[in-house]
Amino acid sequence: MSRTVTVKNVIIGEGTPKICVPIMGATVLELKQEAESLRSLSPDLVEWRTDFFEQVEDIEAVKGALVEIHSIIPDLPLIFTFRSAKEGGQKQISAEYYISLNKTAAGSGLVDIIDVELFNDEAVVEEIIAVAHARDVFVIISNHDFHGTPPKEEIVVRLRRAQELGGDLPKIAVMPNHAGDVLTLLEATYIMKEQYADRPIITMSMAGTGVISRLAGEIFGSALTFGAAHKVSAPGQVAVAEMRDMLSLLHRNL
Ligand SMILES: O=C1C[C@@](O)(C(=O)O)C[C@@H](O)[C@@H]1O
Repeated sequence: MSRTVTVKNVIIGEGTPKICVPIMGATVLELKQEAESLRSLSPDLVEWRTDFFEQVEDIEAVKGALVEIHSIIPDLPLIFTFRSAKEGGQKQISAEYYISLNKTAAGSGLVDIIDVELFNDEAVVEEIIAVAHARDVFVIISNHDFHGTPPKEEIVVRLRRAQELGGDLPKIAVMPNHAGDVLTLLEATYIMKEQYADRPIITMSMAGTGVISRLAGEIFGSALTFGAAHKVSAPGQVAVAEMRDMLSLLHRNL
């Protein structure tokens, strides 16, 4: 595994954390408008949160929307994400459809990274990773806890499991119930950086209390951060321009 992941000239895992902006349109028209409007923000990457798309259960409509999005932002690396309801997303779909959705995205030639949730059957995760890697598509293996923050040992176990499964970018997002939980997330991130840094990881503590974790990735070891254009896809996301300023302030002083 490489310590960096390079997508369309964006080097994740080197220098300041890269800024990813989610698009969450319910229709193709909304998605096109969002894609148009984020071009002026110049994010490093864009994430399509397909669970917000009202036709997500129609594979042809998903393919059509991908073509439209790609035609507006062909130069920006695109992450394809279906976030399940159990991990804070909008919908729940069958395992079979989850596999075919992700395989279709990976095979489309229009996405650079797909997000696969760790807490699926291992066979499901492995099948999707194999298809993605065969098509030179990178894989985020993600986990979300919208209610609390597990102990640091458990956070490390989940990120290591994502590494073992062959994820290119292990990711975890947790909810703090107090500032100590933010320290737990940062400490787990730092343990990964010090002891298991064979590839970039992505971590965040959500909501207002956790904002610091979205900014301090370069110090503690998180390579990518999610910023908001107009709407947030998770609590605690900061506007892209402010985020960029903060990331460069921290970078300049390192
Ligand atoms: O997994 C993540 C991280 C996230 O939940 C956040 O907290 O910024 C936002 C989601 O859109 C993305 O898929």
